[in-house]
Amino acid sequence: MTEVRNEIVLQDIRKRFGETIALDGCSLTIKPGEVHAIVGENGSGKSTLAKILSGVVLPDSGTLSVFGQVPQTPMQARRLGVATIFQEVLVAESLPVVDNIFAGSDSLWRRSRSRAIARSQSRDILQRFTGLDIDPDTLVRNLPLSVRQWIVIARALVAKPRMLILDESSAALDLDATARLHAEIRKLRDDGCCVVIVTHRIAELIRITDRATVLRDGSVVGQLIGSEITEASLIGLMSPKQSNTGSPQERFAAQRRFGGGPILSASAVSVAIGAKPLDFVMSEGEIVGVTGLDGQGQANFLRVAAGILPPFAGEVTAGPVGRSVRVATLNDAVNQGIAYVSGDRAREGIFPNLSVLENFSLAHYRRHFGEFGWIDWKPLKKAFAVERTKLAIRMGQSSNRITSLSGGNQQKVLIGRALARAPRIMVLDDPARGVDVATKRELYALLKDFAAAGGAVLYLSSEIEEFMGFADRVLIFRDGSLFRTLPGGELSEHALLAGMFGHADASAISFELEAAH
Ligand SMILES: Nc1ncnc2c1ncn2[C@@H]1O[C@H](COP(=O)(O)OP(=O)(O)OP(=O)(O)O)[C@@H](O)[C@H]1O
Repeated sequence: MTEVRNEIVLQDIRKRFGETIALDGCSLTIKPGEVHAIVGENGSGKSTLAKILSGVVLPDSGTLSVFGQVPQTPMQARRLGVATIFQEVLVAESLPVVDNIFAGSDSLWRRSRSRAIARSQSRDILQRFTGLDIDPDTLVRNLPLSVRQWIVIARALVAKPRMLILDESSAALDLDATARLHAEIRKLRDDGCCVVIVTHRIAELIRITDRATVLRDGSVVGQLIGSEITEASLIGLMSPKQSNTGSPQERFAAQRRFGGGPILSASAVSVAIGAKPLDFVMSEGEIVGVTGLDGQGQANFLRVAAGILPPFAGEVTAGPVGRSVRVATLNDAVNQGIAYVSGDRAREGIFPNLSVLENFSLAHYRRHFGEFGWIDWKPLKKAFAVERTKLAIRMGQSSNRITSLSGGNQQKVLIGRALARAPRIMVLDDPARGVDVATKRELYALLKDFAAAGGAVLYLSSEIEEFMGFADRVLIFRDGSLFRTLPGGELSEHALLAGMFGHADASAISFELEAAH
């Protein structure tokens, strides 16, 4: 009995949404003092499980015990000590930092704490997490995604939870920040907290997890402990059909050839005030990776390359030598066949009130106006069917709202939307955020094919493992400027890290990546 009061036990939990079975007889025990990962392909039921544990969604059947009680509402779950950091970065944009961090604290607690204390605590906690001195009265809408993510994490941690659930919570964080998050998680675990992590970042998960439960089609198909948790064993359980294909590095190790003419150029471009101007030429057939610690100018560089943001200085041109055209606006970019995909889907991607098909079709409407200005849905539906199969998008009716899809599947719709425009240049800002590992591999393969057919890819990621065997070279940004370019043959975790931290000579320094377990 005492054990049950310390643990979380789910037995034969079932949950349906209309025709979709999200959880299909799921049984699981979560113990105190452990970091427990829930892994599975997009749409396998992980977020639904997290929502049931948080009292946000009620199961259709089965039994649930959270420290010996059954939460029926988010408030009840919070009172039991459950804090959840959901996949979407949920902040009130028009409120200041301090209100966002202390939102949801119960009224008794709120009264016992003065605003001055709350402000000073907000400042301290964000300083610890981000290394930045952030005024607690700053409106959240003025802060970048990574800081918003820390605000959500801070909100969960100030509640001193007995169970902390992180659903893709590191997806917006860079490598350095993720290590800081892991340090916080280890502290909680050592204090006896139950920590549940849902993530598709496998390399990261292996470093922090004590136990991993694998879901497939809403049921538990296996559990791994300690050193059993490896990429191969996780993938083997998640999607057995993928298991013998090796790691992305092995699978894509084969050298590719490229050598077409220039397709996208930047000349004397500055992407931030005071940044060193950079020159850059990307050729047909090339895949160029872009990375850096958070906020070093790399995301702006992508936006400039995609015509979304004008550069502070210099210009971007697309097309072959002698016939290149300036890319100064989004319209120029579209006309030059540049497609942009953002991993920040809530801000830059999806329209939550529209259906899956409408979200997919947005970029294509112009081409499919019928004789009387009606939209001709037939070719759009056909194009969607092609991308849906290619990207294995898991969903119900295409007329359902996009928000009824799991996070990873929403992201796939955005990638499909860009691919269906048959672009010549793909500019992708962390496109695989929240996408499962099997689909990530498919995405790399698709982009390789796209490049082999003469396209060019500019690919930003903070998950440096993604570049190995995939990118032909990687641009590393620091302090708003291009710091270093690493050729494909020199790519290693060590060299990338060294560049990200501002060391030109990787051999001169050593890095301790977090030790596993
Ligand atoms: N509110 C909802 N309405 C309709 N269907 C839903 C709803 N919530 C979840 N689903 C469906 O239930 C299934 C499981 O979704 P869930 O979000 O739990 O998956 P997941 O494993 O977390 O996926 P991801 O890795 O992409 O985040 C999916 O097919 C999803 O479309």
